[in-house]
Amino acid sequence: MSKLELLPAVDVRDGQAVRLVHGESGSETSYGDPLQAALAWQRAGAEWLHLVDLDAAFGTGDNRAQIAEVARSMDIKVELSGGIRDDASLEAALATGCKRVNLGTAALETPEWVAKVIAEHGDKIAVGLDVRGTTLRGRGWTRDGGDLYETLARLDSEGCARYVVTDINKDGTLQGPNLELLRGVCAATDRPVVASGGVSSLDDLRAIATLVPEGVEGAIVGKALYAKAFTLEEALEAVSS
Ligand SMILES: O=C(O)c1ccccc1N[C@@H]1O[C@H](COP(=O)(O)O)[C@@H](O)[C@H]1O
Repeated sequence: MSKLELLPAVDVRDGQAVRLVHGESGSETSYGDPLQAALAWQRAGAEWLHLVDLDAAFGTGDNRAQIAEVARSMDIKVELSGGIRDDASLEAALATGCKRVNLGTAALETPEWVAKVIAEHGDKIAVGLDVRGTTLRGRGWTRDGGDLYETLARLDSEGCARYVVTDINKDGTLQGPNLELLRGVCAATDRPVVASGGVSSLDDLRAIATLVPEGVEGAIVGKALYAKAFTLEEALEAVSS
């Protein structure tokens, strides 16, 4: 059985590494310089960095130059999210040398474009399925964007390689992951799933790791690391077997 991949998160708002609660604008706790945060996760042994431009996701500007600098400074694999919604933003994201990008709003609002870029870029494209219940949310998680399972079926049929599944109700809350949601998505697709939202403890990571045989490939860890609930070294050790 392969091990669960861990993706420590660096979410950037107004030039700072932050964590939000339920993805709500204004709920930020700041954790300083994004590059230093990313380098710290790399030094601690991360194989992946989950890097998000929150301003681009919310439509309150962007941190594109800074995000590109962080991505280019990493020796590890980087996935980029936030505001990647057209050819220009996709080209800029891929030009950073990132391993893949996550599309959110675009998958809900411009499905033809998303089908086109999936066909062009294959597994460099993942789709972020950000859900409340089973309703997808876009535009900084402020607007409903359709049914999770209908959208998943469409994206599967278009060849989407991977999904990043976030339970918005859990995100940034340290209340534990939504294992039922992850099981449901894994049952509905044969594509790998990256879990996001709610991780609070090493036991949460071990619980997500039990879903590897069902299709969960990785877990994004944010607040728990910044709040020092455990270290990244401990987390990597917890999911190493
Ligand atoms: O990660 C967050 O906390 C977050 C909060 C609010 C909105 C988006 C968030 N992150 C990720 O950004 C992309 C969506 O961006 P877009 O819709 O494509 O512009 C998605 O991966 C979210 O998980």
